[in-house]
Amino acid sequence: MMLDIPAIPAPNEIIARQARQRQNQLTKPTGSLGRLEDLSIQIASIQGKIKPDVSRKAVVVMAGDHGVTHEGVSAYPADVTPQMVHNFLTGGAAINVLARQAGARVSVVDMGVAADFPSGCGVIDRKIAYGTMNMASGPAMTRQQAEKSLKFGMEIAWAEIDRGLDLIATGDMGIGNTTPSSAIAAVFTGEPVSRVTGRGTGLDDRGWETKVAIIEKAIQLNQPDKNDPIDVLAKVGGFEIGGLAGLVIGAASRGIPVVVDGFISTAAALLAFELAPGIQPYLIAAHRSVEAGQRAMLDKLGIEPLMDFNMRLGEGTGAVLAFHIIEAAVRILNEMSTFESAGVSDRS
Ligand SMILES: Cc1cc2ncn([C@H]3O[C@H](COP(=O)(O)O)[C@@H](O)[C@H]3O)c2cc1C
Ligand SMILES: O=C(O)c1cccnc1
Repeated sequence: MMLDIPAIPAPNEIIARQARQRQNQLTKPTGSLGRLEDLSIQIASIQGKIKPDVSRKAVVVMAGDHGVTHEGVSAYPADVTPQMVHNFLTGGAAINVLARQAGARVSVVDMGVAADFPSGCGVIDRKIAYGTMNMASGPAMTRQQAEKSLKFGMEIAWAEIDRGLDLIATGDMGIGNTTPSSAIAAVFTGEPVSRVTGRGTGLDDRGWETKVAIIEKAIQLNQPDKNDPIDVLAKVGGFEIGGLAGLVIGAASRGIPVVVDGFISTAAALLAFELAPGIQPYLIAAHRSVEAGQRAMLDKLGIEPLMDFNMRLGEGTGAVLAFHIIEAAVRILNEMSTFESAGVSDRS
């Protein structure tokens, strides 16, 4: 299989200028709404509309299991992955609560969970395998599986867009997935593993040391080639991470802004960027994760998170929370009066 990376259109610069002009005519001191103004301009230029619309929102939660959990890299057992998928489908997880509040639909994708789900349960079945292989003893997956995960991700994005969509958020579920995310961060940023590895779901000091050693071993053993992002995904990645990278590329290729959640989603966005740098203007970083390794990846992507909420859950929770801020930004641009229409004096 040869993976086709679609062309990514550039956002509309003329609309960006017009939206900035409009922001400057609204009844407030120039620039006083700060990043809310920048966000509205970003959305306007992506949508090519001076009055953008973000009413149709979705979060795609991609799930996968990880062979590396056998090395003791997570505080929780791998069984939690399928159990949480069930929880997503019955509406009881944090992401369901936040998505209901934000008026966003939740799509749950099995990219490679090590359990079967009953047919008709609502999960979107794109299972590549029953979890990845253990990256501490060989590649996490084959190159073909890596390409498949990216392709599935793009197709999921396009299917979501066909259902009607203005804004998409990335979500992940997979016990152990902060381990491949840290490996991806180390490979692409060149930072030492210890600098980009955190405690995930809550490892103690000894657990953290094990995790760092396992990631170092996996990189040493597999020698991922940072100039070949598919090689990096195959050797030290995960099925849901590849799926989310594909989702980012698929959304950007059809002009849909992508709200990037926390650590795992940022690793997926970086992978997408390495494959298709044109996706960068489509990214909105939702929040600064507690996982320290996210910072180096955000720097590489050139994006700054909207919130710093001390969150470290994943599932798309931070991204869906950021929907409220994005909607606020768009409403300001669309609904505020201008100095002229409201009869307010502009600066002299
Ligand atoms: C109950 C529960 C719900 C979760 N929802 C997201 N995660 C998050 O934690 C996991 C990553 O952390 P680590 O690499 O340390 O395993 C992923 O599943 C991520 O989505 C959860 C974790 C747990 C335990
Ligand atoms: O930031 C995240 O997405 C995250 C951090 C720790 C564990 N799970 C998810």
